[in-house]
Amino acid sequence: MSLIIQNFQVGYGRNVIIKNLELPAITPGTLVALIGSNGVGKSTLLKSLAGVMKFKGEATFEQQPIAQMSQAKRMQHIGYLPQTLPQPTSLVAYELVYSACRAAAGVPVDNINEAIERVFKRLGIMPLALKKMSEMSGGQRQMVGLAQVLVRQPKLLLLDEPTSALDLHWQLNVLETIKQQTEEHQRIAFVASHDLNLALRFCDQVLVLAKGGLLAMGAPKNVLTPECLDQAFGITARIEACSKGYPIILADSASSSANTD
Ligand SMILES: Nc1ncnc2c1ncn2[C@@H]1O[C@H](COP(=O)(O)OP(=O)(O)OP(=O)(O)O)[C@@H](O)[C@H]1O
Repeated sequence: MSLIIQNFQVGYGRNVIIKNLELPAITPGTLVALIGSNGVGKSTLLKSLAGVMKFKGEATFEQQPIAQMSQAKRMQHIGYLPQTLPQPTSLVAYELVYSACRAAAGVPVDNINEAIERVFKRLGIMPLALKKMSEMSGGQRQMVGLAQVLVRQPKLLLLDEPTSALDLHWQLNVLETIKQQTEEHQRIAFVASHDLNLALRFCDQVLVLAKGGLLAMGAPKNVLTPECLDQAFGITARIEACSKGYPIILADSASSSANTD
């Protein structure tokens, strides 16, 4: 059930974004925070693992190369939430999530209503079920997008900034849901985020990308050092433990070594 990434390379034409990425095997039940500065390739990595973008090297999930999976198999096993919010169409939330179930064929037709109700209740968005997407706020559409992914119960979750449009209540709600689903159902989840403290509080592993590829990967307390944060983001920062024991990053200032072009 592990995810194996070895000798992995991806880019756009001649512009190689991630070179020779070698990760330790990622085992079921692991929530990975994917962090790094703007443009380092977080979305590119998630798109490649979702099978929507070609890559070189090995990316194998449950002993099957992702690049060789049929679209049906990918839809069944891999849940990808892109960075862009669902479109504000005239469909209501229920219809959108229903069509996601039908497209993936992972949920038997007789169980679709039950599956949709379960995910809407878990995410706390029952009041949105019959609301048109065009009449929702950005945050509400983001929650429906997440419901579209979670309803299929994929074993590998690839979530690109799933809380970017959400207020604090919904941010916590989403991370708690992802954490619970990852642990209870032994899934693997990647969550790309710029909210380092939110990601760190819930993640088991943190994968830090820098220009060209991997900067570090491991348990948050091992990986997130002031040096690593300076290299990754060009910031002077402290990592302190809060009264509940979570690591908290306090960014004091922008340093001169930003990892940008
Ligand atoms: N469709 C594309 N064609 C060509 N280059 C692209 C394309 N999409 C992204 N890029 C480039 O690939 C690099 C990585 O982009 P990506 O969106 O993966 O970064 P990111 O880490 O997700 O950034 P952000 O935090 O800003 O969302 C950037 O330099 C970007 O300019």
